[in-house]
Amino acid sequence: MADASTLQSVEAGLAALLEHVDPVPAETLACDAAMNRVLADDVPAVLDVPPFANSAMDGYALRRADAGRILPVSQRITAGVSPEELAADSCARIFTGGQLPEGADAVVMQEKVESTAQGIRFPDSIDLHNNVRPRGSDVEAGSRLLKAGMRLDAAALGHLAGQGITRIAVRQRPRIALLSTGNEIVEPGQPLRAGQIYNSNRPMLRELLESFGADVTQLTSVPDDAEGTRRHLRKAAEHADVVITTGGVSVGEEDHVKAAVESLGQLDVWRLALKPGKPLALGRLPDSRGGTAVFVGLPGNPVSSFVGAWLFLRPLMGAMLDCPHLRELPRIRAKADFATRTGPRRHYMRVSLTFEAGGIRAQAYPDQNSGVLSSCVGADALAVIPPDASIENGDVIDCLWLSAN
Ligand SMILES: Nc1nc2c(c(=O)[nH]1)N[C@H]1C(S)=C(S)[C@@H](COP(=O)(O)OP(=O)(O)OC[C@H]3O[C@@H](n4cnc5c(N)ncnc54)[C@H](O)[C@@H]3O)O[C@H]1N2
Ligand code: MOO
Repeated sequence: MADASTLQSVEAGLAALLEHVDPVPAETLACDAAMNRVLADDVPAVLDVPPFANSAMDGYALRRADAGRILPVSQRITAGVSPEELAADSCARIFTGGQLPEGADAVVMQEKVESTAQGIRFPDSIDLHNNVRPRGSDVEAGSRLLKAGMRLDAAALGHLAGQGITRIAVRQRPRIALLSTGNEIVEPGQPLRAGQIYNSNRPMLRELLESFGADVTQLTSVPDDAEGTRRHLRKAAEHADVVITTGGVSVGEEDHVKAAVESLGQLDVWRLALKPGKPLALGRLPDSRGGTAVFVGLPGNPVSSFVGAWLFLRPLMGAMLDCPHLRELPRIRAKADFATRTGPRRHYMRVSLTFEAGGIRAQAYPDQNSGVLSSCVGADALAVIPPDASIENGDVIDCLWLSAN
């Protein structure tokens, strides 16, 4: 039996997984279809934003040197029109977004002026560029608008539109084959016979993977037999960048995944010093064209699959998409609202976080066994509890923040 000293660390397992991974190629998409996609290249700004100096308020544009005077209104500037140069000894009625006329260098909001029979009376003191949004104050043409490796969010799509950009180069989504092993596993919608359970890993992992930027293109059920396991793995590697299995990686005679990977390709890592998820397996599977698919064998227990997905599949997608944000989970410190002792493996406890005036507190679901998926529902973080540790209520613990984005 493997004792903890012979198990590899999570860090070593992850390093081995990422060692042979290259970023996937880019594709060009309509911006409308690019939400959450990862930018393949830096995007340079082609325009100044705003493209012309304009007013931040509804009010009056003037020469600041005319502060304290009463000035007649010589023109009316609505948003979208090109104004004339501001005539001497006059002001211009201007609306928010209206282009500042040549000659004007300040805008006073309408609430701060007085309308008289002779014209508009301005306050005595007006700051230079008061309420003026200078050309290029948001974005300067030629600067970097967005950085390669960022995941496009709503604001970034707005920023692209502000440049008139309609198409953008993003990373293709890594193609994933998700294989569920286990004779006992049936799909929701099918009748459940004695000894069977529904497949909870499949929808959970599919959603997690898609949220990490992947495209889950194959969903396959694999029976517990050696030849069937090999056949399905071989087929999955033909069409996928990553082949993921659940179950069948432990030590029982019905666990065929590890042997199948060893015979078809290469098993780089098996068994890690983490709880849950010890029998996790990592390797590579060849395809018939001389390429290789990455292999990740997650343990069947749903909690082990959940934790394995966050610790290994998310950084894997980060490497394939060349996206630093996905490569590392943010860490947050919290006070434990529980007490626990760990054995020889590092424990990743599922916790929910509350943000209080006194600090952040972490509550753990009372049953942290690897078959108890209730412990993952609504979990905000994985509390990282070192091996052979004793945690008391109120101790500060390190957490990987799952709901940070
Ligand atoms: N003698 C030993 N037995 C076990 C060891 C060990 O070291 N020695 N390790 C245990 C640990 S830790 C884990 S984790 C599990 C992992 O085993 P497998 O990856 O081979 O998973 P299975 O045996 O196929 O399944 C485990 C458990 O999970 C249920 N399961 C599987 N797939 C799904 C699914 N898609 N949806 C819902 N539930 C699923 C399955 O029915 C089992 O109950 O091995 C321990 N045993
Ligand atoms: O390491 Mo296995 O995932 O619980 O209990």
